[in-house]
This record gives sequence, C-alpha cells and structure tokens, in this order.
Amino acid sequence: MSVPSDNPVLNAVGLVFPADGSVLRGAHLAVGEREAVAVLGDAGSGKSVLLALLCGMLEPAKGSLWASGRPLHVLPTDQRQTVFRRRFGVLPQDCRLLPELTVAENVALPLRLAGMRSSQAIGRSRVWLERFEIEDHASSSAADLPKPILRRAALARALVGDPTVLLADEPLADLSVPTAESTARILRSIAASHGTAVVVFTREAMTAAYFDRTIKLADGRTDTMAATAPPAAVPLLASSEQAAEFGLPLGRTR
Ligand SMILES: Nc1ncnc2c1ncn2[C@@H]1O[C@H](COP(=O)(O)OP(=O)(O)OP(=O)(O)O)[C@@H](O)[C@H]1O
Repeated sequence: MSVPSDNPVLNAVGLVFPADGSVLRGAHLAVGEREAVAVLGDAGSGKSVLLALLCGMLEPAKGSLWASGRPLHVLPTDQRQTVFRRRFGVLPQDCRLLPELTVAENVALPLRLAGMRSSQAIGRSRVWLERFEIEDHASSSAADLPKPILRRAALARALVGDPTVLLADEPLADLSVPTAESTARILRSIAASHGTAVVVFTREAMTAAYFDRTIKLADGRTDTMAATAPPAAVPLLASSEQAAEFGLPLGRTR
C-alpha cells in the first residue's frame, strides 16, 4: 500500500478491476499537494487501467476515490465527470492531437471547450508551449509532428486548464536524456509551484527515479518503494510574464 499523504489531493482506496480482480485486486494511492510521484510497473501490470480508473474513464468494481477529501465515488456520474473534467489533466499514452489544428490550437482546446475566448486561450497555450520549450512549433500543423514534440504538446494540453491532478502515462517516452530530464524538472516544478499533484505511470525505473516517490504496481496491487532522493532545487517560472500569467511569485525553489 502506498504511504498515505497527510492531506491527499488524490486518494484511491482498494480499487478492484474488473469484478474478478484479474487486472487490479486492491490498488491504493495517496498523493499530496505539491507531490510528484511515479507508479512503476511492468508492461501489462495495469498502469493504464489504474490511470483510467483514477480519471473516471473506467469504473472500479470495488474501492473508493477521493479528491481533496471529497468522495467522488458517491457522486452521481454527471457530477463526478464534471469534477474529472475541471480538476484532472490527463496525458494518454498515445498523445493524439487533432491533425487539422495547429499545435497551439490543440493545446488551447480544453480552454475553448470550457468557454474561454480564442485569443486568451491561445495566449495561455503559448505560455505552456514556452514552458515545455516547444514554442517554435506553436503554428505548425499537429499532423506528423515528431514524437518528442507531440508528447510535450500533449503535456501542455493536459496542464493548460491548471488541473489539481495531472495523470501522465509515460510522459518521458521517446525523449532524449536531456529533454527527459528537463521535462521531469518541469513536471516537478509544476507540482511545487501550482500545487498540482503529479502522477506519472511508467515501466522505466529510470523515469520513476526523477520523481519524489515511487509506487510499485505488481500482481494487481500497489506497494511503495523507498523514496527517491529529493530532487535538486527546481527553478519555477522562467519569466515574469509566466509568473504574472499564473499569479505566482518568481524564483521559489522546492
Ligand atoms: N477496459 C479493460 N477491461 C478489462 N481488461 C482490460 C481493460 N483494459 C486493459 N485491460 C487488461 O488489463 C491488463 C493490463 O493492461 P494495461 O494496459 O493497464 O497495462 P500497462 O501496465 O499499462 O501496460 P503497458 O506498460 O504495456 O502500457 C491487460 O491484460 C489488458 O488486457
């Protein structure tokens, strides 16, 4: 069982899926504000299923799910889906973008769907593209993007709505070592600066090692490994424009 956070932003207790427990037979996960954790499991261990249960794409046969102390499992489906839509950002493994839109338009899409006007949504989208160091691709067509750009654009899209929880399936796959390191640093800084709980799902121990704590998934259950060394000081927002955009101070470190 994962080490429970004192005040978990996301708390999953005893998740079973499907009813016979053949994929998950008791998954627990508690992630606190400002934490960036990794769920580490072999191929086929159930990471994508766990991610789907945590963001409401699948329903558990048993278990409960809490967000900031609020029991989501007792809410009617429509209310629960509203919470997921407003408070959760998801990076799916396939990272698909809409090929008929530009990269910036794709990243802005969650804001447009929430009713924000185009210029403001694109402005916010560009801030996130800068954050992930792919602003040069803002006006490119999203069709046929190289995988490393696609993955970071999909991360920007998952974060543009300022979610309380980010669930990211293999966010560092296909990235070179320096880009993986900088992307991991950005994800940790987002946890620290925005209070977003970051949960990364990976089969790579090297990827898990970038984050604060590793939760091992095997045999349908979760278990916590020794906490990884705390990451070095993480610079937060790169510019005063970015800080102003989010109403945050500059230069704080974890
Ligand atoms: N909706 C579903 N209903 C029932 N079983 C499922 C469902 N989705 C996936 N599975 C099964 O759950 C098991 C775990 O799959 P999952 O994709 O979660 O593994 P994973 O750990 O994400 O693997 P990988 O690292 O290869 O992505 C597989 O046997 C898969 O067939």
